[in-house]
Amino acid sequence: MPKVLISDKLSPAAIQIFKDRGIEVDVNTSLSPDELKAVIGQYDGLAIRSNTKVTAEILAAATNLKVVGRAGIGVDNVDVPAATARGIVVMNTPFGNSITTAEHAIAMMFSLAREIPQANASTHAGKWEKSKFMGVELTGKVLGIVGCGNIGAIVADRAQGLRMRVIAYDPFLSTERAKELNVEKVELDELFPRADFITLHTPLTEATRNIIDAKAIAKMKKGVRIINCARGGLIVEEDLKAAIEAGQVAGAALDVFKVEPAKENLLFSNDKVVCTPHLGASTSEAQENVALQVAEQMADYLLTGAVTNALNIPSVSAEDAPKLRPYMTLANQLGSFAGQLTETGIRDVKIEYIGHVATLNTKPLTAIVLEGLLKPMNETVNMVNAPVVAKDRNIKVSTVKTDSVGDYHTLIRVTVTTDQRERSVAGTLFGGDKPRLVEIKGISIEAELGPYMLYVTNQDKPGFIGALGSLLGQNGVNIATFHLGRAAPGGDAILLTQVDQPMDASLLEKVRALPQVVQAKALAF
Ligand SMILES: NC(=O)c1ccc[n+]([C@@H]2O[C@H](COP(=O)([O-])OP(=O)(O)OC[C@H]3O[C@@H](n4cnc5c(N)ncnc54)[C@H](O)[C@@H]3O)[C@@H](O)[C@H]2O)c1
Ligand SMILES: O=C(O)[C@H](O)COP(=O)(O)O
Repeated sequence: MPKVLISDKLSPAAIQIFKDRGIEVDVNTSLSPDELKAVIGQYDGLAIRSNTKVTAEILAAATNLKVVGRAGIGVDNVDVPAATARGIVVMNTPFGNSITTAEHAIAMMFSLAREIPQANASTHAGKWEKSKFMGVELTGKVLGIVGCGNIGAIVADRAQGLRMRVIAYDPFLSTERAKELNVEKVELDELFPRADFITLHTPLTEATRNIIDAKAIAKMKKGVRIINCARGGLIVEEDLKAAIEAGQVAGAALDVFKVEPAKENLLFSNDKVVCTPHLGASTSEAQENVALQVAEQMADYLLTGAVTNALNIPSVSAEDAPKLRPYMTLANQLGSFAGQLTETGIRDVKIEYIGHVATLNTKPLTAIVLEGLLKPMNETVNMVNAPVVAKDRNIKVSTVKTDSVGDYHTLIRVTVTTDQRERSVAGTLFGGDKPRLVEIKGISIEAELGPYMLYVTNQDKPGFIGALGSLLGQNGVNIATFHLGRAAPGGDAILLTQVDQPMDASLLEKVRALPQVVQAKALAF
């Protein structure tokens, strides 16, 4: 039974889902990094929010971990490349808290415009400072959105409802999408001087880190108000403080900080700054959504292999998973067959998807071909890290999809080019779900792969089959299935036989010593 650790505060809905799906679940939201490192080895899954830092060091200790599930959006607290290298899937819930976060950004904008938090504190203190708090209207003002993805788009919609004019900077926003959202797509240098309010909604990446610094602020309209409900690292806090003190920025509303939890910050106690403790996603609706989603996604992956919203592996929907399952077995067998026969450096892998399989989502199949291919060289490879391992080894991977069918209505062919030769192997599904090898090095054959296989290439000459059968029999090895193929009578031939016991090295040597044998190899599947 898989075991999951929940290490951040999640709605209890998640615990129930794991239990209902037969997954053992522990909850511990107060682990220090060292404590997490000490226990993580026991778990197949780790469910988190933004508090748990899933570092390379933690992942190195996570010897059984298969999936990290982020109940939320930002995964900057997870070392995704390190997880990928270890074959661990990282998934998030990209939509579950977007409305809630967009609403928080709008609430922050109102707070800034009317100084509501400051007026609230003053009124509670019995001061009745009616003349101190003079706000600004939002109607007719220009809102500049930096990062117009899921949350930015919702903010744009709500702001238009408030009769604001919305401009957006997002290098990945298409002109069509901008039109659909009714926002004006602009460059950052145009957004800065035009916007009365600027709201940030990008992920924290190397391109967005410190996007709001002294230089950027200098280009802004005097009296601009800045809202950040994305990530603290987007703003250089020292520069913002200086700009507020100089009057260039009229106010800032911050839900996120460079260092969190932010118990101290240079912007605290400045009366032009409104702060919340990373509450963007904190509504009961959003927390229910993300907890349910992450638990379902993690359970699906751990129990069925279905992948949804993963950041480091192609998604396989629950609907597609059963259709792909027999092809996954076939793809893995083809990759593994080629990998076990490969003794020198691989330069190039070509995967052809022909007929029915070409109509499916083949990305996971490519990943699993590579897993099978690379496994003999690297025990820790799996379908998550296989593409990275291939890239690290300078292996060129290409895929070709062809709708038109030949002898088989569906076929996958894997061609591996090494420093010395090119070798291809192809397979199909019989009866829709039974993997069969149907071609090796261009020679037709029809073979089912079992746990122990003997693969022989030989010259097609009389006496070979009898000699091999006798040899295996004399050594107590029972033949389960026997498959032959040849290029032409008397030419190159291949034999693939399933045996009931593993072939030991000395018996393999005896097979190699038979007069017609060119190559003999024991394979395991
Ligand atoms: N405060 C919170 O509690 C809270 C809650 C949810 C999300 N977030 C943060 O909000 C961020 C945005 O969430 P989302 O769901 O809208 O993500 P998203 O991926 O849907 O949108 C992000 C947008 O940023 C754009 N972008 C990327 N690089 C950019 C750049 N250099 N300049 C401008 N735009 C760029 C992308 O093209 C994309 O459209 C998340 O990454 C997360 O860090 C915070
Ligand atoms: O990226 C997110 O989803 C938000 O930052 C929310 O984070 P939280 O789940 O830790 O509140």
